[in-house]
Amino acid sequence: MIRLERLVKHYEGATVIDDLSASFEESRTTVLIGPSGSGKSTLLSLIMGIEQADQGRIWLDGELLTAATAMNARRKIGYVIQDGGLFPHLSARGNVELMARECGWGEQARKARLDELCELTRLPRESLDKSPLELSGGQRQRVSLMRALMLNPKILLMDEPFGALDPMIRYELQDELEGIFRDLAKTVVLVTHDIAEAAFFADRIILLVDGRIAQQGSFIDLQQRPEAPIVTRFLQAQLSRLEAIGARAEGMLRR
Ligand SMILES: Nc1ncnc2c1ncn2[C@@H]1O[C@H](COP(=O)(O)OP(=O)(O)OP(=O)(O)O)[C@@H](O)[C@H]1O
Repeated sequence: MIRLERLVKHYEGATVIDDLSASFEESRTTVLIGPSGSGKSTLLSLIMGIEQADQGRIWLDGELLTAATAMNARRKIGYVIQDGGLFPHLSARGNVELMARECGWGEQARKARLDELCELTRLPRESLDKSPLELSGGQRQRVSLMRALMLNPKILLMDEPFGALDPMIRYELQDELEGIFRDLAKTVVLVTHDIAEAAFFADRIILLVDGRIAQQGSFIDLQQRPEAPIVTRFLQAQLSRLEAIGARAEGMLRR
C-alpha cells in the first residue's frame, strides 16, 4: 500500500504537485489521468524516490520514504515507461537480469525466474539474446515488464506503457497485462492519457489537474457524477468525438 500525505513539489518556482494526499490500495490498479503537465509523471518519480518532495511524506508498505530508505524501497517497485527505457548496450536478458545480479542472485535462480517471466509475458526465449534495438515495440515492452517484475516487487508503476505501440499490439498487450495484474495481485499505478485505457484497467481513476486531484472514483463516477466542470471537459474531449461519429452513423442507418 502506498500513502501520500500532503505532497508539494515545485520546479523552477512553479507548483507541480500541490498539497496532494492519496492512498493506493494493495493489489489494486489505480490509473492516473489528466491533461499534459498536470503532474502525473512527477508523482511517479516521487513515489520511486527519483525526485524528492519539497513538503509532505510518502509511506510504502508502512515505511516512511526518505533519502536513506529510497534505495531499498526502490527494490519493492517495478517501473515501466513508454518505449521500455531499456539500456541499448545490454541484451534483453542483460536488462532483465540487471537488478538480480546486483542483488547477488546466482545463475540458477536467475534462469528459473527468467523462464517464469518469459512464460508470463509470452516473450519468445530467443528474443532474450537480442539487443533492445532489434526488438519490436511490443517485445520491448514485454522485456521492460519482465525487468520490472524480476525481483517480484509488490508495487508496479507504469508511465504510459502502451503510448508508443501501434493500436493492435497495444490492444493485445493491454489484454494480457490486465490478466497479469489480476493474477499477480500487484499494487499498480498506471499513467495514461487514454480514457478508454483508464476505464479498462482501473479499480479507481484519479484525475489530476494542476497537481491536485480533481476527482477520484470509477469511470462511471467521473462520467455520471462529475465533481467539477474540468472533469466533464476532460472526459468529453476524448469521448465526444466517438459519440459524434456513432450518432452520425446511426442517423445514416435510419435514413
Ligand atoms: N525535471 C524537471 N524540471 C523542471 N520542470 C519539470 C521537470 N519535470 C517536470 N517538470 C514540469 O512539471 C510539470 C509536470 O510535469 P509532468 O511530467 O509530471 O506532467 P504529466 O502530467 O506527466 O505530463 P504529460 O502527460 O505531458 O506526460 C510540467 O510543467 C513540467 O514541465
